[in-house]
Amino acid sequence: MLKPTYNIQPLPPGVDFDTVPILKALARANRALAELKGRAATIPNQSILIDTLALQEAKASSEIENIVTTQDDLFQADLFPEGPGSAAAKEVALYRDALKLGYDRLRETDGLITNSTLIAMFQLLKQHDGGFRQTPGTALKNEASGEIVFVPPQDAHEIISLMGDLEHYINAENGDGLDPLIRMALIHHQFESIHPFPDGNGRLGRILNVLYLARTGLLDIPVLYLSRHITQNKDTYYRLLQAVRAENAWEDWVLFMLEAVAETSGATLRLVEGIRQQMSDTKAQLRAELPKLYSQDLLNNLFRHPYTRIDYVVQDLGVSRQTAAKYLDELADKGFVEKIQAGRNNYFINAKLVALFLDVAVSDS
Ligand SMILES: Nc1ncnc2c1ncn2[C@@H]1O[C@H](COP(=O)(O)OP(=O)(O)OP(=O)(O)O)[C@@H](O)[C@H]1O
Repeated sequence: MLKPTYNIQPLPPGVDFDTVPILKALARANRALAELKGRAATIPNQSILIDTLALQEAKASSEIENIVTTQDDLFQADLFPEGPGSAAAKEVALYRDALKLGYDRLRETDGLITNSTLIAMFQLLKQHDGGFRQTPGTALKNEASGEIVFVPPQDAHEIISLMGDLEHYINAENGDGLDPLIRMALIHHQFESIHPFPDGNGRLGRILNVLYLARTGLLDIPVLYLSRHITQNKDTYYRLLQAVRAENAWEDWVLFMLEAVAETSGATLRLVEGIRQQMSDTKAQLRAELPKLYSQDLLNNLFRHPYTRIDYVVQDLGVSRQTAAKYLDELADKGFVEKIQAGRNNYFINAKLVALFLDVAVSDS
């Protein structure tokens, strides 16, 4: 039987986090995050932001697992969930659904992040009935050499007990005096060390980060996603996860996560500002060029679904298919959307919005 390579200790670790580098990094990360929170609040319809950014996060997070999809595949899978689509895009869509489920549960439970929520997200992500690992045999290997780098707890009872402690730490009302961003970094590390599920631990641990930010009020809605930063610094991420276990290097780990928050907040701020600006420009243009068509619901539709279709307009506006088709054709004629003819499955792309996602992803890399 595999022998665990790390003796997981309860949080918080007995380490002094009041060091100059951490205090500086905390100030920077908290400032960037507060700016993002403020800007996100200026978007008129918050659910648009949640939907569009969750899909972008799903794409970035799944890339760490080598599930790579193009924006086009992604939006098409979202548009025609019943269609053949690529397997990767479907898995990405499941990640997005798991994230939204976690956020819904957070709101329903007045801010709790429970193990039952984590298990429900796992079941949705992996389309699986199971829960925490029951059988031994899990070990993390170096992708290139195949050598075992880390053996998490093997015993099912120990996993349940460690996850019980973690659930308690996450939801404790009286904090331990640490800044919530430091706690987020500790929680992510602990979750990855326990490695409670047979699969999907990386992705679920990344969702846990944003849920925790929403739980602690650092964000009102889940819009800050660290996955792109983690993919771009994957080797450092793995090395530092491991260095905590080997050398108790908590400070370096926390600094890495704070840097991820500061950097990612900046990129997300640009995206949110871009969306806000585009919505306001499109609104003015629609009112001027297609005043009879303009409605806030139509505008929201074009931004909630960067690729839209007649059915979505029917649903969102409560109009007939014929009217929805006429609206979309007029929008295409005036250049608000690009019409893609695909037989009975015509669809319409908000090309400027899609370009914005690409731009921010590129300038961020
Ligand atoms: N020493 C380590 N080396 C690599 N990953 C580690 C290590 N320790 C913990 N991990 C975590 O394990 C995760 C991978 O676990 P798992 O394969 O269950 O998750 P996944 O979501 O399917 O994968 P991925 O994170 O690659 O998307 C990594 O993302 C990382 O957070």
